[in-house]
Amino acid sequence: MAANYFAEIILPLALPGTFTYEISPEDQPYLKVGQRVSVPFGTNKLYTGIVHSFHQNKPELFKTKFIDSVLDTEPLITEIQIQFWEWIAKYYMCSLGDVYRNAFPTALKWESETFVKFIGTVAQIEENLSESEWMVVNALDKKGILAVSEIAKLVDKKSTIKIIKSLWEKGIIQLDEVLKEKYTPKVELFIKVNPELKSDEKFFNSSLEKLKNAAKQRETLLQLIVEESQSSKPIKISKFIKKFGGNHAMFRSMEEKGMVEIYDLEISRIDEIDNKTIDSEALNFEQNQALKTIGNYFEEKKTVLLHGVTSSGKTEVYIKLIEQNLEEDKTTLFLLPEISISSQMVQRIRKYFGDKVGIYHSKFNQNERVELWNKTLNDEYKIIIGARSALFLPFQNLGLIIVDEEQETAYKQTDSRPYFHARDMALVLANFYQANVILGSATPSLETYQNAQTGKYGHVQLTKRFTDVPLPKIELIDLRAAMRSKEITGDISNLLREAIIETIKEGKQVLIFQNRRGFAPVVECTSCGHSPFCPNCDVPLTLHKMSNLLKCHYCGHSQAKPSKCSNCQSLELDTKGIGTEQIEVQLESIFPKLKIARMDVDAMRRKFAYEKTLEAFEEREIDIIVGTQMIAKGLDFSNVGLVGVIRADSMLNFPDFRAHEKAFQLLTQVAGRAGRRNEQGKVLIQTYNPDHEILQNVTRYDFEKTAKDILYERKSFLYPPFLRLIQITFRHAKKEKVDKVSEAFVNLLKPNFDEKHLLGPEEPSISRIRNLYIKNVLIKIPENASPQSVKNLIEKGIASLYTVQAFRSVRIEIDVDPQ
Ligand SMILES: Nc1ncnc2c1ncn2[C@@H]1O[C@H](COP(=O)(O)OP(=O)(O)OP(=O)(O)O)[C@@H](O)[C@H]1O
Ligand SMILES: [Zn+2]
Repeated sequence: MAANYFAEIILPLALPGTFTYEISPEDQPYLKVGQRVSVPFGTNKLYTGIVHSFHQNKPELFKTKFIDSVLDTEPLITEIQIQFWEWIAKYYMCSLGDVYRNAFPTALKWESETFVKFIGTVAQIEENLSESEWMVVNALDKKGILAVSEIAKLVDKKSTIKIIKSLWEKGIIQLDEVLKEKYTPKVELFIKVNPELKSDEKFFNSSLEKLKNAAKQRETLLQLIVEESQSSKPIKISKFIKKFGGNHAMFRSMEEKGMVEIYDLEISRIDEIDNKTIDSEALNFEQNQALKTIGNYFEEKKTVLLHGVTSSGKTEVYIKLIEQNLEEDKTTLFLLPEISISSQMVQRIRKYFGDKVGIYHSKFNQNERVELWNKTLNDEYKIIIGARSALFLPFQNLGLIIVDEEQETAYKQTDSRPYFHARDMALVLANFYQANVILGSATPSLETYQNAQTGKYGHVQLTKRFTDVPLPKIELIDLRAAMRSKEITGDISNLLREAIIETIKEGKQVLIFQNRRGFAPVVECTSCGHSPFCPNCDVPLTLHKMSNLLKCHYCGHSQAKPSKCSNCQSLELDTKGIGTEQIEVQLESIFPKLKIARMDVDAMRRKFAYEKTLEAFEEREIDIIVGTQMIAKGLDFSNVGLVGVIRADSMLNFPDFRAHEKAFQLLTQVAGRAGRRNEQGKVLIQTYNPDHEILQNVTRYDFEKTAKDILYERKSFLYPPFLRLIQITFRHAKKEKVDKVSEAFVNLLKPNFDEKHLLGPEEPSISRIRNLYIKNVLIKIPENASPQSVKNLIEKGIASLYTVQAFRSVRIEIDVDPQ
């Protein structure tokens, strides 16, 4: 008798391991690792799972169920991906299902809780639908939206997911999600002569004949033909009119006669259309040296830090590396911290590589994600640009990963498991493919810098700006002195104000940085000192003046601004601290004639506000942008003469061991937006602590000294990069419970650690968020201990806590390498 066959299946669950299912004899010949299957789970759930492996060991403790159906003929996941997922699950101490849930497009993994909706009308559907497909369509037509679990009641439960998949592939149903609209960049009208007119002499002659009495049109037609023969560029109507006269009505009339065609084109795509793509720039001497050194490093080490000052032309070096990788017919993954604020970078890459580039964008809907997934699987894109989630695409022949701005904290996922760091995982992924990695930054993270110092990574530097302009001159403005001598209006010192006036006079633009949004972070009663706090979180509410609301930036709670103190009824309410909104208001009153825009998450929430603001700034329709760190990152504008920082102090005093490192990085980044092309730019940083070490280092661009000082402290106080951290967070609505469970956890671990390596339980600076009290325990993995053994101890500890029934309601999250 032939043995039974079993498959281990990955399911989107927070439970450890894979799940065993039996394979029916009919399915056996077709089933492959990486294919999707639909399976029943528990009493009535359905899931889409991924085949992980096969075996013949009949489980002894439970009765296995059969796989309901096989959903694909070919795998959608590569074997490397499965190994990569396992690696992540183990390293970040989460389940394989957590990784699967996060890594795989939703529209490919239907499950009981998924909602689908009907698009179109029954009458439109001419497709050959099976009887059960018809039943689903009819039900959806009546209800609009149904959960997969509801559909399972209408049809044969076993084939539910198969039916849904088939309807989805036919474009009849869609995942019910908030539809994401795509940005349409500015379009311009273009004109071309009907190609037939040019090739068909008869048509040509008859056209001229027709225009006998329309001299201007006749002249224009001939002029157009000449223009087209002289340039391959599309002809912009507005430009043509400027040069040769005429008007739109005339062109329309010629179009009606079939002589010309009028069409529109996105401005940003014009370069692509013109000979498709353009050649990359020739590198300057320093860039060339860097490129060569990188090439040499790649022979022996797989990872290189490209450490270049702002505007040194790192991107152009990346582009050469992509070209080289392309010559070997290999794929490049280009990672960016936040794709939604990287339109400038994406356009630059597109300009060179055109349709070889695929973009994985958070603004894309689920159908588009699936399309990108499939095209990656079929090796149709040679360059993929994306944020951290792009790491999970099914690459075929990955040769190079570029991690731009590798120091960015946005690379760390913090909102859902796995809490992975994309820069670190890029190295792991590259290892599976034997691919090279470039970590690029003007101010590398100390982890990366240390690895470059010790020779683990190659280290290549670019020390000069591409055009050889000196780096911007950075000066500190002492706010204490300005206050004393009253040389300040609101939060804008006279020095900063004069510099703005000067810059605008020179026809340049200004960026003003304030790392806090809203109007004021604290509203305070002047008689009793009371401040309104969030009812759900342990934080004061931020005043947003435009909307006249008090908002919590942690849970989203908002309420009307009170007119009197809720504690003492006094009418005298004051505000403390400043946000971008307030700076915008102040600037508007100082400079009523200037055009001022704000760039922060609030202002950018409006549809396409980000793209519109960038375009307007580029077109010089805006004089000053006030913004949060959104304006610090990667923007490449040619005309910024001045960058002002309103207050550097809060960044330096943040309760986090990385505060100084981050402050240095952010200030250097934001300073780097000034004077990028021709003339040296200027940067003014206002502060109450002009003597602060870090600020002094910033003015001198002294990365080495900053790194050396901070690394010395990190070593003495046992922090990364000298050892790794694991943070365990306990959350519960009852404070006593959090206290008790976190205390019990520490007691369980105590025998294995000294007090230098086991810290807490401690209240974080915000000790309650969304009505849950929080306590943290921090473990520093001792240098001589194996990280895995420490992880095992943590897991054992949590498991034994959870044997106590009363403790199970406490939410415990593990964050490996917290940021
Ligand atoms: N070899 C080159 N030829 C022509 N232009 C170049 C070259 N290298 C750089 N540039 C131009 O110089 C400017 C700055 O370069 P780039 O944006 O690549 O610098 P970066 O090092 O990535 O800067 P940042 O770290 O501040 O983002 C860009 O406008 C770029 O087009
Ligand atoms: Zn809140």
